[in-house]
Amino acid sequence: MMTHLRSLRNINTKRFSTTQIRSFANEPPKVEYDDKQVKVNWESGRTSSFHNIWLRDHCRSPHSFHSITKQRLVNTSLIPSNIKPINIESTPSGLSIKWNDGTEQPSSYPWKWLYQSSYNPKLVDDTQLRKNEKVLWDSRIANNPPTIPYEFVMNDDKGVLNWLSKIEKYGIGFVDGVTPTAEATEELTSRIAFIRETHYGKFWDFTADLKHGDTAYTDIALGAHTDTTYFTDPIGLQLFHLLQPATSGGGESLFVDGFYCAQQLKEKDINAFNTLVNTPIPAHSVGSPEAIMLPSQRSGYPIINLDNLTQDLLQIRYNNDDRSVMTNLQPEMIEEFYRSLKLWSEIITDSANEYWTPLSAGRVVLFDNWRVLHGRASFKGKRRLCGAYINHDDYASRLLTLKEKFLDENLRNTHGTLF
Ligand SMILES: C[N+](C)(C)CCCC[C@H](N)C(=O)O
Ligand SMILES: O=C(O)CCC(=O)C(=O)O
Repeated sequence: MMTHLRSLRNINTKRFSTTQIRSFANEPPKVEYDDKQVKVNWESGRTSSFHNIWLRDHCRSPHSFHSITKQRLVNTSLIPSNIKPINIESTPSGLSIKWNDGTEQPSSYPWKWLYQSSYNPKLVDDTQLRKNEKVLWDSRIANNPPTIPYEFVMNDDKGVLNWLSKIEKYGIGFVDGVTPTAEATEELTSRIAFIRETHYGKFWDFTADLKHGDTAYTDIALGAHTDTTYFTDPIGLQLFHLLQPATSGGGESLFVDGFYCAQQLKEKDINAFNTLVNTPIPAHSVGSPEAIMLPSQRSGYPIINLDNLTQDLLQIRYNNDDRSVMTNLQPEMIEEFYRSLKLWSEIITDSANEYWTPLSAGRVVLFDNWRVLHGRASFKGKRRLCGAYINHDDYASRLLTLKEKFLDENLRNTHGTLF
């Protein structure tokens, strides 16, 4: 079994146990209210306080919330600032409030929803909506790379769930036994989500012919990088199928776990880590006359990007070749930036962190371009690679919907009512 190095942290969120829901039906919580807020005294002895205006704004009744589209119908800006209950009732199914704002019907709040929505205090960690436990890896992943059979993915949505769960956990997943054609590869890609078309086209099938003004379309070596650092929203998943290995040798593929490398940098040199978290990097793709790709924030985005709320690793954006002229570094930061960049480069090019593998016809790789860096060795002769990009949100949505479909409520790690 592959050596599991370490999880970022055990981020299996505290799941809401359904047993607590049933007990509400038997003995609804006691509630109190005043001109400003409602207080719910849960059976566990904990209490939650909700501002009246927050409750009116989040009313779940049909007059204020569309039960199918999950969209708000109430016009928040018209809720009077002195909104307060005229009457409040703690019923077996939930909390019912009649407001002083002239709304005919009361507002209703199912107990499970109210508990999961508690913000004062927070009772459920809903920040991990799209995340499950992540397992960091290094070169030892070669002992047992996450792999799944082609037929399972093609013929069963559980196979797609299994594949995307590997992407969520490891950031990378292989499919073996794939029919070695571009058509079959494109069909496999569509099992995940629709393809993200870019200035390189939709489903790409390329050789070293400089068809596009990018060194990917040459035979030179490419160091570990993530793609599309020049996009405001870098592509999410990247799929490769090497239909024709280089006829005169070389062209092996490289993968590196950028999250593990970022963690190593943080442990090794917190100042360098913080520099790469706080320094925006400009990038461009301007090698073809038909495209001038620049990020909307021209100063660019940092190499290491963290979740604003949890400070968890969210996205690695690193491509040394595509980095533009840096005119926005404070002069006193220049040397610190290059020092930090060098440390980062030493870690991602440490052979202990590199997973080199010779892709081949029939073996498809899918990886999270927001986490896993990729590269390739130089090669000689003819080499043909096909593949595609998928938006990160479309991948995450496909995974969430498959979890909803197949996983027990307590295993989904989603908080489906928090829309
Ligand atoms: C994958 N495909 C060959 C279509 C495009 C490769 C783009 C490479 C570019 N330097 C970047 O890092 O985004
Ligand atoms: O040719 C390859 O194996 C990968 C090329 C590459 O790095 C890219 O397309 O971003």
